[in-house]
Amino acid sequence: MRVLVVTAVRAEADAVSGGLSAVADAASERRLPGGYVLTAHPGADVLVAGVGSAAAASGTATALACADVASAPYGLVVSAGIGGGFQPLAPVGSLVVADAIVAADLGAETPEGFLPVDELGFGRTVHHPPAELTARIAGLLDAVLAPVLTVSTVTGSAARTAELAARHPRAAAEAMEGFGVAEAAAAYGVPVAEIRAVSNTVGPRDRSAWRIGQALEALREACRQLSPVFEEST
Ligand SMILES: O=C(O)c1cccc(C(=O)CC[C@H]2O[C@@H](n3cnc4c(=O)[nH]cnc43)[C@H](O)[C@@H]2O)c1
Repeated sequence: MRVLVVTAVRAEADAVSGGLSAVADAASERRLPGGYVLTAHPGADVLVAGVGSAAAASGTATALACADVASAPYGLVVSAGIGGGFQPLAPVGSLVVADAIVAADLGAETPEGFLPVDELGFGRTVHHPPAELTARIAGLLDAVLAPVLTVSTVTGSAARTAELAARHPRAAAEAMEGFGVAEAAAAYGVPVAEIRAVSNTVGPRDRSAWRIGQALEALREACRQLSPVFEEST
């Protein structure tokens, strides 16, 4: 079955497509309902869904619904893009494969601290990708295998960094879409994975230190290495 790779923006989708096309260049682009752009490669389709968890969930669900209607369901959904790396676990330019996809700010603030929605008695805040697959992908890419946090606001202070690290001591990266992609995949009963190429460190905001080009190149190279794995599951 095919793989659906969900990105936030066109630059990420182009990096993913560039990696997949390095071994097979027969790509074709079409628009889904809602205007989402989907590019087909052998073994994998690449979607641009927008920035943030809500956009990611909406775009992913649209692609999964279209695939179901066409009786061509996906076997795996991958949230892929750039992200912030927690130091020293994930330096700029490195890759992180999620062993847990965590909604880090979905909950309630209380005088005693943050309470995730599952502790409030509803919803969930963690999705677990298939362990064997993620270990294999991380090994292949020489990536850090660790939780990736989904946040609504890019972390930009030492205090927020410390708070997130205290709540999620194993987290290696944060981004803004993984949990939304995972929620949509779960609704359709499809396994999910998340891969982040680190463009910046999580910490006090320093826009001049972002290395988006370097991260996109790492993402492209990761997808080149993964394309046989994606094609395997076709
Ligand atoms: O602060 C800025 O000036 C700025 C400049 C360019 C892009 C941004 C973003 O917020 C991009 C968000 C986009 O990229 C992912 N991303 C990358 N690094 C992080 C991060 O440290 N924390 C959260 N998300 C990050 C995210 O998944 C979005 O798709 C800001």
